[in-house]
Amino acid sequence: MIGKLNHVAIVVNDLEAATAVYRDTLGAKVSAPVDLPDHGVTTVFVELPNTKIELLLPLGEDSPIAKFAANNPAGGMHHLCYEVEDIIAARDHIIAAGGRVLGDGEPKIGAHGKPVLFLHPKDFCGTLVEIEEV
Ligand SMILES: CC[C@H](C(=O)O)C(=O)SCCNC(=O)CCNC(=O)[C@H](O)C(C)(C)COP(=O)(O)OP(=O)(O)OC[C@H]1O[C@@H](n2cnc3c(N)ncnc32)[C@H](O)[C@@H]1OP(=O)(O)O
Ligand SMILES: [Co+2]
Repeated sequence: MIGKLNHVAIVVNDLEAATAVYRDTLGAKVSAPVDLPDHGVTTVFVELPNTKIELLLPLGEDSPIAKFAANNPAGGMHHLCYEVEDIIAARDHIIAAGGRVLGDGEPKIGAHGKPVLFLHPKDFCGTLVEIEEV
């Protein structure tokens, strides 16, 4: 059911500094920052030949990553995003298999303009998983 690894997300507390690390120290192509107020984040994408790195900064009072950022002053790996062909079928399969979907279970539009859902880290090897319909 899950396909390609779409991105690996890293939460940071200084987006400019993190962007400079990937652009200047690691020589990667980086995007401009994009605010996603509906998701409580500002994102920068690092384009790699086989996947992307999503740098995330908390945005707004109710950011879902605020606590994670506060607990990880130097930054930290936050989630993995896998691609799926049919997010509703994937969601229903995951729920039937006992996995918990976060929020109200309805897909939201993510950073790439595609529907996404998040799965509870405790059900997926301690890893926050995002699925994105491509
Ligand atoms: C969609 C736009 C963009 C895209 O790619 O398109 C994005 O990816 S936006 C990304 C930001 N949005 C989200 O992450 C939405 C889903 N996340 C959440 O709802 C929260 O982050 C949540 C519920 C996973 C954790 O929230 P919070 O840290 O405030 O809650 P708790 O402290 O109660 O955590 C509960 C429990 O989970 C552990 N935890 C928290 N975050 C992670 C994580 N990233 N990976 C693994 N485990 C995590 C936390 O330590 C707690 O465990 P416990 O043993 O109870 O201490
Ligand atoms: Co993501």
